[in-house]
Amino acid sequence: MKSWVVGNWKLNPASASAVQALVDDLVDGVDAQSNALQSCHIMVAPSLLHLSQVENTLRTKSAAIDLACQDVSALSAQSGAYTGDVSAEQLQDLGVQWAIIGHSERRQYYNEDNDTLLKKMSHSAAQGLGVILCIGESEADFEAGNTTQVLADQLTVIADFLKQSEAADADYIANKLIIAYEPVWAIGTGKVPSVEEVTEVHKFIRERLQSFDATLAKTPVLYGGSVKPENAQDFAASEQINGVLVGGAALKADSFLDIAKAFSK
Ligand SMILES: O=C[C@H](O)COP(=O)(O)O
Repeated sequence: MKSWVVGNWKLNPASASAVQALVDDLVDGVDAQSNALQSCHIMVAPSLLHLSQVENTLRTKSAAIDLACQDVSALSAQSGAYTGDVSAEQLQDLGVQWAIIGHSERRQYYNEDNDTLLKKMSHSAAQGLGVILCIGESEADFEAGNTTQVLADQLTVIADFLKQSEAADADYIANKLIIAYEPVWAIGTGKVPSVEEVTEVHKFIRERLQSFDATLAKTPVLYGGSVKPENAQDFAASEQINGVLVGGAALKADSFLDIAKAFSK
């Protein structure tokens, strides 16, 4: 299975010129190091405002980088009177291939719950967008030993999605779902769990997924939270870690591609 290295740019960079510099450096780096990156899917998730600019560069300069959005409307899969929202259909029409949903920052700041995420997932699937579902426990839950209970609750979105037979065909289930485990206390902090801890959590996630549908045993499970070039190799060594979701280190092409190379060996 090829690894997945996904860059979540979050609310960065601030200017179109900085976005262009970053995506140009990424395209040039991927092209120059294509042999060293053959075993890795590389994906970037710019700010909504910059998706079109990045899509244009990726389409005209490099087919080797997939494009994701950081959010998608829960209110409609297509169009409607929803000021400020962006639909899965609009994103798919633009050339976006994946949608990150359930990121802890959106759960925290926008109160995204399982009902909301089920709608986002259903709308994405209806338009053929792959879904990267983010799950992860808070520091308080980690300290209290509640990690697996929290993750089990967050994963029920997948079970509910599968029950909606019209949205979950076998091909979609097998090829368009990714889970990203991101312990909230490791995001942006420089703190990381041990590879052994992440490996055990990923085993639990995979067992839960398989209990929903046997096909999901192969669903890629990524790790996210302070991944850097210095620690990427350690995470890449675990067979349970199928890639990473990278924030800060994705904002410089060389550090992001160093992480991708670590997952391409
Ligand atoms: O989506 C990315 C994760 O939130 C990790 O962010 P980070 O690499 O800055 O800790």
